[in-house]
Amino acid sequence: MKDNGKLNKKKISKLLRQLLIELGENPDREGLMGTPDRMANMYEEILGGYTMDAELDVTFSDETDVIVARDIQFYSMCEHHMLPFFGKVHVAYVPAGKVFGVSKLVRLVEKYSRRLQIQERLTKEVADELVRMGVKGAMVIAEGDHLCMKMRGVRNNSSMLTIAYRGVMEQKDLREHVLAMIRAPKAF
Ligand SMILES: Nc1nc2c(ncn2[C@@H]2O[C@H](COP(=O)(O)OP(=O)(O)OP(=O)(O)O)[C@@H](O)[C@H]2O)c(=O)[nH]1
Ligand SMILES: [Zn+2]
Repeated sequence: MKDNGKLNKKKISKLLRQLLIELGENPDREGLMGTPDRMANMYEEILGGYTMDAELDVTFSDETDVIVARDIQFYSMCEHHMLPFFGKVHVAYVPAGKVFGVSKLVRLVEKYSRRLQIQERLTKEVADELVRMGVKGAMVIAEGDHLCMKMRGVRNNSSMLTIAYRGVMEQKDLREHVLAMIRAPKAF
């Protein structure tokens, strides 16, 4: 990555072409001809979280007790194998007099998932950013399927659950309240 956070796609494409050769492929055959360029574009998209503008800047005045954005889908890349892990995140917070635009919570999850990650850090980073924005408490729960564990290695179908809670969410009854909200059936 360059200093300005932009990927050098020409260089990445060249390296991917070399990788195809090392893997015993012919990068000039029809199906692979555009693959290095396509992959460079893909990396720009799926690792775009580092440069994402995901400021929690749209706020509204409100006295709500606790807010939960549930079932936010995410796609991330495991930093050990550079294979995808993906699933759902629930983001809950106790506002300090102001609430965030709900789409900004989705952007926040994208900011920390669209990079080389581990699930525990993704979960913590989302919670910590909410704390930096002045909330009274935050709880983030993620469930992810890791392809590095499914299609290679142990080849097991287990999923991974991670949780981070901060501030007033340390209170057990509040956490249980949020978990009940997450488990509640959809209204419609
Ligand atoms: N805690 C945690 N571990 C992860 C995550 N993504 C991948 N891993 C694990 O990272 C570990 C890397 O272990 P290594 O022993 O260095 O790699 P490896 O030889 O390919 O390991 P195996 O996957 O067991 O074949 C593996 O156990 C992965 O399952 C994640 O988000 N969180
Ligand atoms: Zn992995």
